[in-house]
Amino acid sequence: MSATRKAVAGAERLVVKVGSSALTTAGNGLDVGRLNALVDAIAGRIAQGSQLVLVSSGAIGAGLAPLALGKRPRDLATQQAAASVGQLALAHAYAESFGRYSLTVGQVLLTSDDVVRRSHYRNAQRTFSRLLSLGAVPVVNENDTVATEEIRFGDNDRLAALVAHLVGADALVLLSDVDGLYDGDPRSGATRKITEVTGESDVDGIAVGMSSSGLGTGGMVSKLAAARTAAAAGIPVLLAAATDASRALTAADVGTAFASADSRLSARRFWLGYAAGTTGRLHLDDGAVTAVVRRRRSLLAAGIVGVDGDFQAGDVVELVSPAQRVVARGAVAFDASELPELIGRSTHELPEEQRREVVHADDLVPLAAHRASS
Ligand SMILES: Nc1ncnc2c1ncn2[C@@H]1O[C@H](COP(=O)(O)OP(=O)(O)O)[C@@H](O)[C@H]1O
Ligand SMILES: N[C@@H](CCC(=O)OP(=O)(O)O)C(=O)O
Repeated sequence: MSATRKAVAGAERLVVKVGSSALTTAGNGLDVGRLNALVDAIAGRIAQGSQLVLVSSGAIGAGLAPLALGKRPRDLATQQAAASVGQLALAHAYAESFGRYSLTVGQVLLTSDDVVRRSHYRNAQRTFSRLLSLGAVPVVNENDTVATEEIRFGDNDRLAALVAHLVGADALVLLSDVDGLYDGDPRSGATRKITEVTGESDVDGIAVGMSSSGLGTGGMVSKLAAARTAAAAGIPVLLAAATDASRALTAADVGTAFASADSRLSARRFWLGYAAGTTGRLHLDDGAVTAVVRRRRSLLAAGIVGVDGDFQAGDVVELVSPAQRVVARGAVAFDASELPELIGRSTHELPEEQRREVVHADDLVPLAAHRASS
């Protein structure tokens, strides 16, 4: 068995995330039978002595039937109305289900600010820590009813990875309607399951697509991104089918295991690279990409070919390659309005008060192959 699977099987503190597609069905909303089976597996692991945080999607799916909505709405206001009704049903179902094992649940609804802003982060951390020390099972979801289009996570995979870092988890288990990562979208015919991912070369070039059920949101794209985020935080990830929850949480011998990075990023670098919200983009030429990614140098004005966004000095921005890949993120040292005059110019050509790195190497985190989102 791989070291990653051993780490998942032996984790003392775990975050388990379950997706909408594994808990809800298109016509009938919340499937309490599936929810009970998941809770059976989680309660078994808790009985073995592990502490567990559950990140559960499904609020929107669970709210459809009570509101007589046929399928998942596209507009945010109706999604929020469905989530408002469905979250209550979901929380109630978990309270009842964990109650069968005399386990108490605590509902934690988070906005992106709570996990992304460093000042709010400590507060959420204290809540989780106290819930766990009191023996309760935190059940987490995004606070869908107040999240706006701009700030919402949308899918819960990224939220789960950030929560895993926040609670200091030893492993993250992502449970879905698919039994692992395939080398192509499983709907597109002959594809092979990848059982171990030890580095970028294992996932290079594979086709990852969106949700097939129409119930989930991020598809495999957001699961891969979440696995990369957890890896950077030093947390191994197991992706498995929710129907295999019991084996995923005991022997960890199912699904796809993602190894974590050998060296864990410091809290500040993790925040810069993976957690902080970004407010702009710097477009780099090839030479600058090599300098910042391979040689770990600071980004200078000379290597920037374009600027997007309205950011202030100190904000976190994405660094984008000519092939439109987000290759790094970092805290920028200039306001967006100052940069157009400076880009493409050598440092010695710049006015003295602006002769500095645009993103200093200490404030810059290279990323594994992320494609620009737009
Ligand atoms: N390469 C791939 N490997 C596995 N699943 C994939 C891949 N590409 C796309 N998918 C789709 O992603 C879906 C899971 O994502 P999603 O429906 O958002 O799940 P959840 O609701 O659990 O978050 C799978 O059912 C599958 O159709
Ligand atoms: N917060 C939303 C999650 C949306 C969603 O579909 O997430 P996921 O199934 O994890 O892709 C809900 O509870 O419906």
